[in-house]
Order: sequence, then structure tokens, then C-alpha cells
Amino acid sequence: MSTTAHLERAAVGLGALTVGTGPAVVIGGSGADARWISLRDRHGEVPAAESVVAARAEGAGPLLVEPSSAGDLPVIAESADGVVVGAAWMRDSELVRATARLGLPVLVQRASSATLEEWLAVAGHCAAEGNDQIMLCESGRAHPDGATFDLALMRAARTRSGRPVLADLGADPALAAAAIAAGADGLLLDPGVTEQDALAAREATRIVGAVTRREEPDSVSAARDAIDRVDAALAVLLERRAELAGTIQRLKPVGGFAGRDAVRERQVVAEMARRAPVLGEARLAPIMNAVIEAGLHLAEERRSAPAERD
Ligand SMILES: C=C(O[C@@H]1C=C(C(=O)O)C=C[C@H]1O)C(=O)O
Repeated sequence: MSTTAHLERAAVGLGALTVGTGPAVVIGGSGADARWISLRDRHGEVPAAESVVAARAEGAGPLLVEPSSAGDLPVIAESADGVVVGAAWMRDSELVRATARLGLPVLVQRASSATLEEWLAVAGHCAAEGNDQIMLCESGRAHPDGATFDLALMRAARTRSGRPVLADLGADPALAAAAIAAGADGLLLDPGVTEQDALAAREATRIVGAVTRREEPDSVSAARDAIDRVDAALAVLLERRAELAGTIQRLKPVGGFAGRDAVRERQVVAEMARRAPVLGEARLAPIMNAVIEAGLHLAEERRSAPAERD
């Protein structure tokens, strides 16, 4: 993606959360960056105000609400941070327009039969009501084994509209990494997803997003948060690298420090410098030396105390 495209991307503010620029977000149940509920699930059996108050009490952070009818809109306007246009009624243009007029950020889910044009037209209806805080959510179709969503369509929506896009994973975090790698600015999970699954989606989002999303933080705390995400990815890779280096120590005729191979180590640094040209070989060499030595120490410790291995 060019820098210009990045800067021109529309971001949507959801309470204190920004969707579209910066880190990818997870909207789901507890453990997510934001939560949502659908008043349709309760079919008017529970008054809208009661449902929203209960959802608020269940956790902090931004809350999005899907109305079950126009009658729910005043309560949503009063107490939600955003509103969901559900896949089941994205073609109800009267309700879509009334929803947009609340002035809250709108998340537009794609009905599984809707084309890209129809989907973008719904965003257009919202914009026509003066609401430009629109996110597009690729929902695909739920089936017993998970969700089928169209990542190519999601990408096209992002490119064509310049708006943030989300992928609806349903209750299964398994495709979180794939969706983020495909360019999703966030993930939607079912409101009732377990905290463990929400955290798994969030972790995948952080790790993959650290590699695929360019961030331009403008404060110390935002930059530290971004560094934390990069370090999360580094930690996973360092651990994996140490395991592989340990395997090699066991396979080589002479392992550990005694079997150190300076030629191979220089190749490792040179290859890394191709991908990290700003750091370059001179700065990478001491970093990799420390990494390699940590791996060798670990391998030697494990060799002398194999019982401690897990
Ligand atoms: C893993 C090996 O053993 C040592 C550790 C290395 C590493 O961590 O990359 C590289 C060369 C060796 O000094 C190897 O020989 O490949």
C-alpha cells in the first residue's frame, strides 16, 4: 500500500478506539477491544434499555448495538457508542437511514447475497444522511463449521470505499490471522464468544498486524503500544528460533558452543540485512550474536538438565 493511500484512509472513532488506522481491533464479547449486542436476538422480549444497561454492566469499553426495529433507536442514541446495521436488514433503506441519522458510528454487515455495489450503496445511504463514520463488515454466511467470508470482496470494499473493513468470524477465532493478513482493520466476533476465543483472536490480530500493518503513532503512549505489538511478534519468533537452534545442536556431530559456525552466522546476518536494510549488517551482527548465544546457552542447559524440559 502506498503511503498516500494509508494517509487518506478514513478512520472511525468508536469511543476511545480508532478503527481503520493504527492497530486492528477486535469487536466481540469480553476480552475484546469493543463489544456489541443485537437486540434482534431477544426479539423484543426484553426492553431495549434493559438489554443495553445489562451489556454496559458486563464490561468496559465501547459498545455497539444492533436495533431490532426503529423503536430501539432512541435508546441506542442515548447509550451506545456505535450501531450495527445487520446483514438481515441492510436492504431496509428506511431503517438504515434512520439508523445513520443517530450520528453514531455505523457498522454495515454485508448480507451473504449482497454484491459489493449493494454493500457500498448502504454506506452511501448513511453518508447521504450526513454520517461519514462508517465501517464495512464482511459477514459471509455462517455454517456449522464456522464462517465463510469473502476476503477478496472485503479487500475490494476497503480499496473502493477507503473505509475501515472488518471480517465477521462468528464464534471461531481460527481465521483471525488470515483476515488480518488480508487487510481487515478489525474482526467481529459473536457477542457470546468465550473470553478465551476473544483473546485468541486478539493475540492473532496483534502478531499478524505487527507484520502487515504500518502504523504512524503520534504520541509516546501510542508508539509504545505499537512497540508492544511488534515485541509480541518478536517474542513468538525468538522462542521458535531458540527451539530450532536447539534441534540443530542435537543433530550436529558437535553441538553447543564447541560447534559454533562463524560462516553460517555471518550468512544469517547478511540474509537478515536484506530485509532490514535500515539496521544493516553492522547493527544486526551484535543483536544476532546475542540471540544465537541465548539459544546455545539454552541448548547446553537443557543437555545438562534434560529432566527439566517440558
Ligand atoms: C544453529 C546452529 O548452531 C549455531 C547457532 C546458530 C544460530 O543460532 O543460527 C548458527 C550457527 C552455529 O553457530 C547451526 O549450526 O546452524
